[in-house]
Formats: sequence, C-alpha cells, structure tokens
Amino acid sequence: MHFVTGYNCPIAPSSHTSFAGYREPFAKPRGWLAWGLLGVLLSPLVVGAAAFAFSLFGFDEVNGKGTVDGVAQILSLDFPSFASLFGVTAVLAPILEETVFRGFLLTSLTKFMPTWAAVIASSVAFGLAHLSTRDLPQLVVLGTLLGFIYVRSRNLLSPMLIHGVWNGTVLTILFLLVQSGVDLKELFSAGCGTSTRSAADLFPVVTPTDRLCNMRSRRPKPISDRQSGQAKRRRSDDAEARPTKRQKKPRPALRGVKGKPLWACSSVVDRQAAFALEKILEAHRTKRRGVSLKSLTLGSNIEAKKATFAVTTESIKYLQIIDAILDRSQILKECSQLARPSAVILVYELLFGEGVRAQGPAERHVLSCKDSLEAALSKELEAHGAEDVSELLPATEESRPRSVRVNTIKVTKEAAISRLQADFGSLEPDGLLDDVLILPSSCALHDHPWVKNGSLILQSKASCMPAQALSPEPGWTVLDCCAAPGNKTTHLAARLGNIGKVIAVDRDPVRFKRLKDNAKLAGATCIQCIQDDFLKLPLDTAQFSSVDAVLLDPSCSGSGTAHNQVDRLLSPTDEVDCGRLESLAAFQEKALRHAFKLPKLKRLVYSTCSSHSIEGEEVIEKVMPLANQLGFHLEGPFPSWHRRGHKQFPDGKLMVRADAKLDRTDGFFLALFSKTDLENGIG
Ligand SMILES: C[S@@+](CC[C@H](N)C(=O)[O-])C[C@H]1O[C@@H](n2cnc3c(N)ncnc32)[C@H](O)[C@@H]1O
Repeated sequence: MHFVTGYNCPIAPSSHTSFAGYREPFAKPRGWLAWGLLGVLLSPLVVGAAAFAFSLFGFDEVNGKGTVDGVAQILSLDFPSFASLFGVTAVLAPILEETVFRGFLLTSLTKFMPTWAAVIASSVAFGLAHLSTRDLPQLVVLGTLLGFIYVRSRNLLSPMLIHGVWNGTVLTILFLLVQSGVDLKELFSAGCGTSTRSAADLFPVVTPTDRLCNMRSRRPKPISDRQSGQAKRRRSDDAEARPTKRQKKPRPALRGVKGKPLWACSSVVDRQAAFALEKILEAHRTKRRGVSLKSLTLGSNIEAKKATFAVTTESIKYLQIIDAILDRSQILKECSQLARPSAVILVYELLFGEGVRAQGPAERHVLSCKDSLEAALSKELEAHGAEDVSELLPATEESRPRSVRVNTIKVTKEAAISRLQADFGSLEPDGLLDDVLILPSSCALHDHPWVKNGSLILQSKASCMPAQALSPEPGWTVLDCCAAPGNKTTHLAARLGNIGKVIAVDRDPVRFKRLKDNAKLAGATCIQCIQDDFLKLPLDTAQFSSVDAVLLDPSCSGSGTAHNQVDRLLSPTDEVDCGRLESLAAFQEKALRHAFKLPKLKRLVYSTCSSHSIEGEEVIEKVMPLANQLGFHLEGPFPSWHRRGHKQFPDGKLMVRADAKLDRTDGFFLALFSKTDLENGIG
C-alpha cells in the first residue's frame, strides 16, 4: 500500500540492501500492533532512563521553553477545547510527523547511510523540529525509538500508535492536573531543580502545535467574572493588558508539601498579587532591599496592573488582621496545599474585597471556611474593642494627584494636554514646571498608549525639578552621573531639545539596561550611555573637557518616597538606620567632590529623594568650601517655590525641598551650584 504521494519518496537503488522494504510505509501488514504496543511500553522507560542519564550530565539545567509549556498555556477545564487539542496532538500530529520523519526522512536517508544512522539522523531532525533546547535530548531518544520500531515493524502504523499514545497520555495527565486545580503555567515556569520541571522534561508533548499554542498564549487571558463595579474595572484592566513580547509570568515559589503542588489563585490578579505579596514579605523578613511593590505589580510583565497593585496594597494594609484571622480560624492547618500569601489574598477578597468565586480548589477551600473566617474576624474585633475593621487598619496617606511629564522630544505640551483631556477629562499644567501635567489620582496611566510609546513619562513633580533647575542650553554637554533608570536623563535630553549630548553613567547592570531602553523609548538620541563607576571616571582629563553641566542624583535612603514603600505598611514606625544613612552620605559627598573635578563645569545640580538633612543640606555644607574655592556659588532655583532647605543651615534658603505629605509629591532635596562669572563680577 502506498501512502500520500510525495511522502512515499521513490528510493533510488542503493548499496544498502535493507531499505527496499520501506518504499511502502505499510509494507508489512502483520505484527505492527505488537511492535506498536511494545513501543508504547518501552517509550516511558527509554525516555525516562535517558532523561535521568542526561540529568547526570547537567542537561536538566538547560533553560528555555519545553514542548509542554505551550500546551500548558492553553489547556483549560473546558472539555470541547481539550477534545480538539487531543485530536490535534494525539491523532493528527502523530500521523503527520511520523509520515514526515519516519515515512519520508528516515526512508530517504537510508539511501545514503546505513539504517541505524538514518534512524538517528531522522531522530535528530525530529528533535530539532520541535524548537525546544530543553526537550531536545528526550525528543531525539524518543525519535530513535520510533525509528527503530518502524524499521522492525516495517509499518508506519506502529510509530504512529506509539506517538499518539505518548502525546495523548501526556495531554490527559496535564488535563487531570488542571482539573485538580494545578496551574500548569506556574508549574512549568517554576524554574530549574524542581520535581515538576523534571516531570515536564520527561514528558515532552511531541507536536508542532506547541508553536501554535505559544502564538495563542500571547493573547491576554480573560479574567474571571466578578459582580461589583470595581470588578468591571478589573475586567477592563485585564482586557487592556496586552502582554509585551513574550509574557514573563512572575515565578511563584512552588513549595509543595509532601510532594503536592500548591494551589494557585485562579484569577490572574489574585495570583499576581499573591506572588507580589510573597516576595515583599520575604524581602521584609530578610531585610533585603531593592524589592519594589511597583515593579512587582506594575511591571511590564504584569497583566491588569492597576487591579494587581490595588489588591496587593490593600492586602498589605489588612495584613495584620488577616494574619490574626488565619491563625484563629486555623484554615491553613487544615490544608497543606494553600500557601499563606494566596490565603491572605483570598481572605482579603472574601472579607474585605470583591468576594471570591468557586473557580479553583484554593477558592473553594476558602469559601468552605467562610463561617469560621467571619467568626475569627468578629473575635478579633472584640479582642481589640473595635466596632469596625477600619479602626484596626494602619493609617495611610491620602492618594496623591498623578504627575506626568510630557516628553517634548516626541510630542508638544499642547498635544499632550488635548489627548489627556480627551482620555481623562480634567487635568492641569503644573504651575512651576514647564512640561509637567497634574491629573487626578484616579487616572490609570500605566497602560496609556502615550506612556507606552514614550511620549509621556510617569515622573513625580519633585523628580522633574532637577533638569529644569539645571536648565542646560541646547548644544551643551551634560553629565548625568548616577543616571539609571533615566527619568532625569531623558528629561535633560528633552530640555536640550535633543541637541548636544547627555552622558549618562550608571554602574548597575540591570538598571543600566533600563536606562538604555528608556533613552531609546524616549527617542533621546543625544544620550550616550556608559556603564561604569562614576567615581572611577577620569573627569579631569580631555575625555570630559567638554562637559558644561552635571546632574548628580546619587543613591540615597529614598526616605522621601517612603509613602510608596511597603515597609511603611508592614511596620509603620519611623525607624532610621543611622549606619546606612552615614555611609550613603559619605558616598554622596565623595561623588559631589569628584564632579567638581570637571575642568569646564558651569552648573551642577545635586538632588536626592531623601527627607534627611544628612543626605541634603549637610552634604552641601561640607562641600561648600571646595565649591567656593573653585569659583562656584549656590544659586536659589525656583524662587517662587515656598519650601526651602532646613533653616538651621546658613545656606538653607538657597536650597529647595519638597515634603511628601505637605506638597503631595515625593520628599526631595535639590541644590544648584553655578560658576561665578569672575570676569563680569556676577556671583
Ligand atoms: C537615585 S538613582 C538615580 C535615579 C535617576 N537619576 C533617575 O532619575 O532615573 C541612583 C543611581 O545611582 C547609581 N549608582 C550608585 N553608585 C554609583 C556609582 N558609583 N557610579 C555610577 N552609578 C552609581 C545606582 O545604580 C542608581 O541607579
């Protein structure tokens, strides 16, 4: 019997006598089933043994997408979808791939090489065609088994049967996992070294539908139905969420108890919030710095950013009381598969948020404990003599207006005003800063198309002060000494009209990448990025002799932006780490002294988002003698701005401050040095 013309390639006479029989893919009608069943039995053993052997050589550490990952992205509880996916992976793919790789390729290769070599070569091609480095070794082994069975049975039905049973079994296992509440996307993104990862390695779904699945997975996933008005906002947030490039999902820590995978929240927002909460609590526990609520909830890989941010911050606000409720109700003791962060989020949703729907096992468990959770809440209120839960919440600051900087390299201020007015209704230009617009706090700007294309920059009003204070002239060369992520750098470029040069320096590789990306997004072609330690730059050499102005915005305690920091919510005390402040201040002074080495320097702005004078006025006062000696004086920028440096410092009135609470922006400090024009006697 001949198969589809074209796949049944006529084989030219060859020196390898054993191939003649493969001209007909179903040449041997009898015995194919026995070979097929033998292959079905052998395949898990052979592939499993191979996976184990490869892991001994470290192959299991290879990263990248596995063939099951794509399937995991789209597999749902919906049976018709599963049935059609089953048809593609367990029936169509085996027929097509066995026809191509065994019926055609293997057979054709036997013309040029011994049969065993053709089996291996076709298996390598089979493995490579799946475009998965991670699964390549197992795919080649599986392909070899399929080729061997084909050679022995001389009937393409045998490898088709094995291939179909393999894919069908893997898909069914995945489906059963989904049904038992396991989130496959999280399971397979859990990183190297977990048992789930090796399970995925062991069972690659062998089908080109992976690519189809990967393509489909880039579409945003619809969020669960919710009833309230806020729920509608969330749904629209999710609908807006367009995953950028490849969606990088947050990787939750899978801490299976007794080998059981943990339940994830079913809704994207709750799942992301639980992940953010886990990371924040971990960082708080270990006193690790650099974990930001914003990047965990508003980063480019996050779907429905605003809702995720809201649920995470609200849960943190309620954390103490939710912890007490969890302990009183003991609902975590009864269930080892519900991790505490997910429980916190779901209890928040159930008791204080929008409610919980019985979508998955985590939700179902929390709902089944509703009575005991409510009883625990009542007892907690009673214990504190509180009438309402609001009496137990930490005091939080009122929400601030949003400020946005118009990137004048890309759009005019007028165009930005009319666009934002059309989108949000009310807004007002800032009275002090030329290119800053102030919008109501309710405006969701993170996903705005003009923010995404770099026409608008989300930047606090205070953080826009330094570039305007420095006011470099078009054609100048400006050195931004501690530049990343580049908010002020791109602002400088805009103030230059993109004419001249901004040399942007940062030593942190991760932040440096963001600096470069932000410069590109802003269309600021006059920015030259240098990844280096600013303190090591030879500023007194010819290389920097063209620098006219400096912006020094060094690392600081960030105490002025503490209202954005979760630490405040987690332990709302005003504890100050004096040792850290002193070492930051020492670096700031050193950096400032270093900047004054520039031979042609005319203007220098020093700024920090700190409310501590040790990082502001004190640094300036210490460097003042050197500055005076070099012919610099303090200029008082923004004379109409009321908040100046602390009064106890003689030059305080020439410095600028912003107070986080009173000025409803970041707490900030700024000082401007200007070269005294000795010739004209202007000082
Ligand atoms: C406050 S942030 C700068 C924020 C930036 N000006 C902006 O507006 O986007 C301080 C930066 O200084 C960088 N930094 C700290 N020490 C440095 C050094 N010795 N050399 C260069 N960069 C440094 C940090 O990596 C960090 O990105």
